Amino acid sequence: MVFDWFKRFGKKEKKEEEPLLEPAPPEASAPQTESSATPEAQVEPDYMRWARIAQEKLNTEVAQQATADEAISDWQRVLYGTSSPPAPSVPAPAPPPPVVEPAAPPPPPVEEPPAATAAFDWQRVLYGTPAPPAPPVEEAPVAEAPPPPPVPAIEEAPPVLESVAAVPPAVAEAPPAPELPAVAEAPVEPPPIPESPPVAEPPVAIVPVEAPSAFEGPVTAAEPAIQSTVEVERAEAEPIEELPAPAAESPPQAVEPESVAEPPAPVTKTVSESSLQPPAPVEPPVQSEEALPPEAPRSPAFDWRRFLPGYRAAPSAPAQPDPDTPPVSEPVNPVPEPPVAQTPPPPAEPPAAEPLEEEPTRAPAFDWRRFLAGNRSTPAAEPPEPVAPPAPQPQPQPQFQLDAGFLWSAEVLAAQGRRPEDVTVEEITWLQKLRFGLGRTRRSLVNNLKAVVGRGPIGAAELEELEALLLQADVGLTVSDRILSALQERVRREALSADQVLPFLKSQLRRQLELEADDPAQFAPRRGRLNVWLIVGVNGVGKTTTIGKIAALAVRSGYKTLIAAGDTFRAAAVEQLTIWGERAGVMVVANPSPKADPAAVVYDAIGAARSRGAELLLVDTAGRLQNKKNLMDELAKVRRIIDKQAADAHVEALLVLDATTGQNGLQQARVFREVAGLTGVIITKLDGSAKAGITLAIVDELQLPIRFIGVGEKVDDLRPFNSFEFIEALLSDIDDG
Ligand SMILES: Nc1nc2c(ncn2[C@@H]2O[C@H](COP(=O)(O)OP(=O)(O)OP(=O)(O)O)[C@@H](O)[C@H]2O)c(=O)[nH]1
Repeated sequence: MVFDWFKRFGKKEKKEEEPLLEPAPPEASAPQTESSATPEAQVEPDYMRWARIAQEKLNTEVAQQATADEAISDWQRVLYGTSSPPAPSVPAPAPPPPVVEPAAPPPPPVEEPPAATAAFDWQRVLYGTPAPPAPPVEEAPVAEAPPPPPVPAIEEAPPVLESVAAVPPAVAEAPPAPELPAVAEAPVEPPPIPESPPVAEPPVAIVPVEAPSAFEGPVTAAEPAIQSTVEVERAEAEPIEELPAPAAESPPQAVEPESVAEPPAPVTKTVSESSLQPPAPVEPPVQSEEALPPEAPRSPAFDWRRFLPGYRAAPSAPAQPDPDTPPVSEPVNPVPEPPVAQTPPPPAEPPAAEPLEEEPTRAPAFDWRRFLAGNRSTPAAEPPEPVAPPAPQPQPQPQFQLDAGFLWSAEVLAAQGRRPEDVTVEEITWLQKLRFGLGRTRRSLVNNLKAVVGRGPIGAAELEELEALLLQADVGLTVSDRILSALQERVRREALSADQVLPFLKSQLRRQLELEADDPAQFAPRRGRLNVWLIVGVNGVGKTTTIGKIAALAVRSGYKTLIAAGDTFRAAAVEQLTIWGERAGVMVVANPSPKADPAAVVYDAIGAARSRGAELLLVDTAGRLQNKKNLMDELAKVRRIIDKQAADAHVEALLVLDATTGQNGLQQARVFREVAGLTGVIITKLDGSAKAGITLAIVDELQLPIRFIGVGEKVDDLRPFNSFEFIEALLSDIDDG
């Protein structure tokens, strides 16, 4: 759906002196809402109806977009009109309801996921997948099976990837705990993969990008890293944990050392089903009772290996030693007898002496909770709790609520004669942005204005105070005087109530922004022919950014657009512009050679625009101080090239002014007007200024219309200027907090 923002230039709202947003009579006020709390926010009876229709229309629009799998969050499509690749990870949302994508769905049965997925699922295991089919929770040793807190799995995914990349160093840093020799060595063996990069090979700058290969390659590439990570964690955890009481009595087990040293190969395949089980109901697999001597049941230690990627629990019935995972299947035994008192079976093979002594502290030591975000403590004994079912998914909220902000936006549109059926999501969204962006000026202006106006009849003292406030907002002396003279005249004719003064001031302010001679419709780029917009201004006011935003807006509005990178002075400008162009899907004509002649670039760009049938050519120029003659001469040359090469085009020269520079911008404007033949102004950074009143001074002093305003750095933070909306936003009495 294309929304033509430039059509807004076609509407010249000639408002009468009567304010459009007069407060409604008390009996007419609509159902009580937030906005009806104050007299001025009361709405006319049919206005609420208007707002409801608009809300319904917009929410339907949003829902339709969501169901079409083109959610509004798809910024590429919404902002640029381009289609982005289908998002595979977004589950098709249920029927109509909107936006919010459902929370994590119940994990499907896992079957041999690819490496990267395995890594992710491994995390999910720790964060709350359904209970494993294995042993009952009651039988689990209490101290080892705390319930995993409900941590969002997605947020934890990055750490996994990071840890993968950091495995080798982590291994190296693992404290060589004397009691864990085998553990410390084990991880060292597998890492051949990350180590392998040809460090000594030719200076290929991409060499360090070894890590990604672990993800894209076969499963075996990624898993060892994860495996190693776990090993490291284990090594860190072991000395910290304490064994259950019998640990000291337990005869040494040959099992654990082997398991620690077990080769990573089997582990690296995929995340097995068992490994995807949540850790909470930890339980040794019920399996090898027969194979194990009943008198030597191993302590029902938490079998942390189950969480290792690729680890598969041995089948329960026959205790066949799995050649791949010998140590795992042997030792386990969940005999229902008092878990703590049980002792592990005698080692099947003569274990190495050293690790055996440490064995007791190792088996239950792996604290999987360490993987949980923010969990630093390891409570000794927490009662096992069943894994909490996933929290009920929040009901999708409508995109637009009938809150004060929405009502204000709808009211502003309605007051301009818009029909609720025609209102668009973008317009409502922009009005919210605009009001929010002007917050700094508004906060310092509105309350004071209201305080003065609400005091009673407007006299000389009040007029003086009002003038001070307007000057403080950088409205300028001339404009202030003009506005207050009109107010004085009006008050002289008739007594204005406090509620009437503010609307009157609004109408006067709005008038100052509208030039008699200006016809906005003439500014809108013509379709089917070339329009050239030359963008000029001093350094850092936001020219390049503004061009990027306008390009996106133009594409969104259905114009074939091209950009000329005429700022050859600042090298990064071309790069910056290229990025904006890529985002908007707009070609950028640039000359990469340093100190290229900007006039030549513009010449080429005009040719390219013609050959491609572009309708709008945006020309960036280098920032320059207005007192640098050579640079200003260069700009004049660019303008001449445009006039000559695009004589049939509709040309606009737009000065970008930074609102935070206040009255200084006026001096800049005067010089640029002579050199570039200015036809309009774009004001940026209104969001960073408490003096948005400069907008009025600019129009008055330069007699140039404002064409766009910017209230932020993002692509959709710039829109065509609308005096009515601007003043309403500036003097809105809604508090944004
Ligand atoms: N807050 C805010 N920042 C803005 C706005 N417009 C632009 N900026 C920021 O202003 C800074 C300068 O923007 P540029 O586009 O590089 O300015 P420029 O005029 O091209 O700079 P030169 O090429 O040096 O002349 C960037 O950080 C922009 O993100 C705006 O409306 N609001």
